[in-house]
Amino acid sequence: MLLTIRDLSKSFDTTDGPQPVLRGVSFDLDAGQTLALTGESGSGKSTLLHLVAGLDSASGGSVTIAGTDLATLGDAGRAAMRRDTVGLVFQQFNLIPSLNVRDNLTFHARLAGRDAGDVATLATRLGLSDHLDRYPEQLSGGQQQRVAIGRTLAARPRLVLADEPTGNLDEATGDAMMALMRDMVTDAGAAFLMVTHSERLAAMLDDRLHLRAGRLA
Ligand SMILES: Nc1ncnc2c1ncn2[C@@H]1O[C@H](COP(=O)(O)OP(=O)(O)OP(=O)(O)O)[C@@H](O)[C@H]1O
Repeated sequence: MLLTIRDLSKSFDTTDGPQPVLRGVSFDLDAGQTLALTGESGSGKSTLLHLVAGLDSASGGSVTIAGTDLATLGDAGRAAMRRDTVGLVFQQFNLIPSLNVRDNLTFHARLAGRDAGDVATLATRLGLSDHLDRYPEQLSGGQQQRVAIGRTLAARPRLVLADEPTGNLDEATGDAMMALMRDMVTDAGAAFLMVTHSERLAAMLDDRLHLRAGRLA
């Protein structure tokens, strides 16, 4: 199993005391599988994705990726997991402002010691082939989002985590980018976990889980 989540819980300390946000979530995701995570605003979706990415630590339970329990890793180990195994497409694009689109697309692959593959073909599929020499500040929000999707795919991670990855795109472009992500991830035998509010996008993936007030419904 590529990703195993067991009895995962998370509380945040607030002035009213600890507020539970995730309350015992368990599920598995295998290589080649695509899974949408839906739920109302505030149900804990982004919190769950952050725990899986090792960007925050759980209050209880476990996240195991490719056989490694994240709780056994320090900061450096979790960073290495994100560099080598897990790819993120989050709402903050985190593109590198000093690099053009071509170099942003290849940066993560190089960092992970992998060949970024055919960047020209990837750029065409992303609709960015005319923009390879531009810098992030010269792109629209939707174009930046496509670069963020592309640089994650170019690094070919075993697990792709995405939080509303097409939120800045119109419906047709969003659907095309979703199909691209799904197909590239599954062709590579990787797994895809995506948070979305969209029923339409959720329906494009194999399976679907729904969070309600921190529990799987
Ligand atoms: N750092 C934090 N400190 C305190 N509370 C937090 C923190 N991060 C998230 N929360 C709370 O946890 C709950 C779940 O937040 P989360 O962002 O996971 O929800 P979500 O399902 O992703 O929502 P949305 O669809 O609106 O993005 C919310 O009530 C939020 O206020």
